[in-house]
Amino acid sequence: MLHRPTGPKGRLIVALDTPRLDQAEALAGQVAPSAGLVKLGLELFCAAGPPALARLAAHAPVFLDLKLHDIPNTVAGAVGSLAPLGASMLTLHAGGGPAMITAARKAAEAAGPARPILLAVTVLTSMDAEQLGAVGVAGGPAQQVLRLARMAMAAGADGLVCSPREVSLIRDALGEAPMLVVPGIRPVGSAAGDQARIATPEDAVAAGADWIVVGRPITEAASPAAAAAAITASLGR
Ligand SMILES: O=c1ccn([C@@H]2O[C@H](COP(=O)(O)O)[C@@H](O)[C@H]2O)c(=O)[nH]1
Repeated sequence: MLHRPTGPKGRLIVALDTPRLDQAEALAGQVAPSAGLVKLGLELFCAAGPPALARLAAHAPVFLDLKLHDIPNTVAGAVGSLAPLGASMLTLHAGGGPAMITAARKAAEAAGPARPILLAVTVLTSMDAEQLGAVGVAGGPAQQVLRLARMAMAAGADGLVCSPREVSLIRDALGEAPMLVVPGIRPVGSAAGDQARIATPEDAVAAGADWIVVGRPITEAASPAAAAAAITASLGR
């Protein structure tokens, strides 16, 4: 089981969002010297399936970001199927509720000590107050993130996915216990694209992020290797 970032590759997770496994492997090879993990998400997993995990794991530990969200029995079954694949981290939506998260934790523990860390996704970083309001959540992202963060940790999550805007709020409320994995990262000058709640790598880590997740600012750069190296260097290790 992977814990806090300690190695020379720092706190960077590179999101390999492509449907092509050959491209993802090439990118993984380029960024691996500067990345603690690579992220295998829905796009690639839907296209290439479980074999993608072993292929990427040859380059770096893998964060399997499938954001599971279903009834407890179904999520527990999915975690049971995924846990032996060897991912270091696995996501599920906090919005699935405490029973779903507890069932996922039990299923992960049944896989033994090498189980993946379970991260609960609070409010997607693409959502602003207006988007949240449209799904019936009033009060804005910060309030909802904190509500879900407390619930998810009490239900058995090992950590949380949140935007950089909520990191210090969660640290103030829950301390150092939750591993915080933070997408919505944009180096100065990068396009936000569909991300709504963003900050720079430096600001996210200064606020208390354990890991930052960066996709397009690296994968669409002229040199992904150089872009990843620059981010890791900017964080001081
Ligand atoms: O709230 C969330 C949860 C997950 N993600 C994932 O992170 C990366 C971000 O990619 P960028 O290209 O840097 O925007 C992507 O794979 C998402 O699925 C997130 O952005 N927000």
